[in-house]
Amino acid sequence: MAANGPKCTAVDCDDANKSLKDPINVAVTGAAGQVAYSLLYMIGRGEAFGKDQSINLNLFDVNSMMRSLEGVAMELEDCALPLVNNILLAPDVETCFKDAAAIFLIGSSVRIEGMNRKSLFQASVPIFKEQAEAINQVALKDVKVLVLANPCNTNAYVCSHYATCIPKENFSALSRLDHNRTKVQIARRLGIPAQDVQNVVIWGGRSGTQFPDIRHATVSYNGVLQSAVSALADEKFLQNTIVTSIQKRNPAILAARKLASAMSQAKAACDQMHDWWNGTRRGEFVSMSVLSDGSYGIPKDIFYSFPVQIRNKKWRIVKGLPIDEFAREKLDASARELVEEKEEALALCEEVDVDQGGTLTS
Ligand SMILES: NC(=O)c1ccc[n+]([C@@H]2O[C@H](COP(=O)([O-])OP(=O)(O)OC[C@H]3O[C@@H](n4cnc5c(N)ncnc54)[C@H](O)[C@@H]3O)[C@@H](O)[C@H]2O)c1
Repeated sequence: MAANGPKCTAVDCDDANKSLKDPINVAVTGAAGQVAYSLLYMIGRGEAFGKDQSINLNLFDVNSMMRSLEGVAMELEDCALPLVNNILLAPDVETCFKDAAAIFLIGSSVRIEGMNRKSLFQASVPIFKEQAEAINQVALKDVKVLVLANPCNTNAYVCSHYATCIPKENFSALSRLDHNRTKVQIARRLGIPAQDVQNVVIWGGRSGTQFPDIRHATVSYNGVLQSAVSALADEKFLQNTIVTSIQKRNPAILAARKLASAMSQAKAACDQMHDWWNGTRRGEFVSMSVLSDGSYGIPKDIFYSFPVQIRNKKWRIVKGLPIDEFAREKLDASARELVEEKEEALALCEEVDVDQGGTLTS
């Protein structure tokens, strides 16, 4: 049956006559994996780079996953996403990172049961060395690199160590999942939407020592903007419940789903890149693992999650938040762990450099 009146497709109606910006190259490794499966769709919907930013998706995974990656690309095509200009299945990381404006590093050796942290590093250092050297050679010099693959803080350190032509500020590791989880815990407790909770802080690394801190958070509650601490009025929740519930969230999801969290991780990656790309809202700060400049007494030169504000694609650590004794202990414990991890990774970098007959890149 022929319809009367002007033709209007869904795209015309939603984004009335918006003209698209020239495409940028966005690279994703581990692109046949679980997290990428959700993330690629979100990027294609404009949730990281904006609803008017056209995108070339450059996807990489190991050879044995190429067939599966073809399937992911077919599905992406079938989504008919207006922002996706091109999908490239890259045969190597150099092709994947060519002229990339943004890179999500998701793929790495996966921790197998019984594998200790040292063997995980032994597997991941050469991978991140190779990827960093490729980024160095072929990505745009102002590329933004977000590392998801665990241990993400130290993997980000290794990448920034080897990508000597790219400013270290252009690397970050993901701490937004725990940030989002903390917001949701507060929101559920108060019966308000998550967007009414702001300025929680995740301090440290992605491990048991990480500290979700709600002392600086604000909530819109009963029509009033107030501190989350006074709205919650529950010291036990503040000191213990929230910390342990965030720490137990991954095992809880794994036990229920028989698979690790993936959709929420992808959404968090999108949120972190979105704010890096577009800036944070006035008065708001978000958690992001970035290179420490010594703020809050945290040793310099480790990737550590801090509160940041972002303008013009540059983050700045929010200074001067009061740190009480309880928080101090937590901040320092996570810093000690990350310093130790970095030293282990650096020792492995030296071994890898010697094995490969190169010299240290310092
Ligand atoms: N901490 C968390 O909450 C959390 C949750 C989910 C995932 N993660 C981390 O995110 C990463 C990916 O998770 P996932 O669920 O998508 O895992 P996955 O196993 O589903 O996917 C990982 C993908 O990476 C690929 N890969 C392996 N080695 C690679 C290499 N050298 N280069 C490029 N790709 C490579 C694999 O082939 C696979 O397709 C893991 O490091 C995981 O630890 C963390």
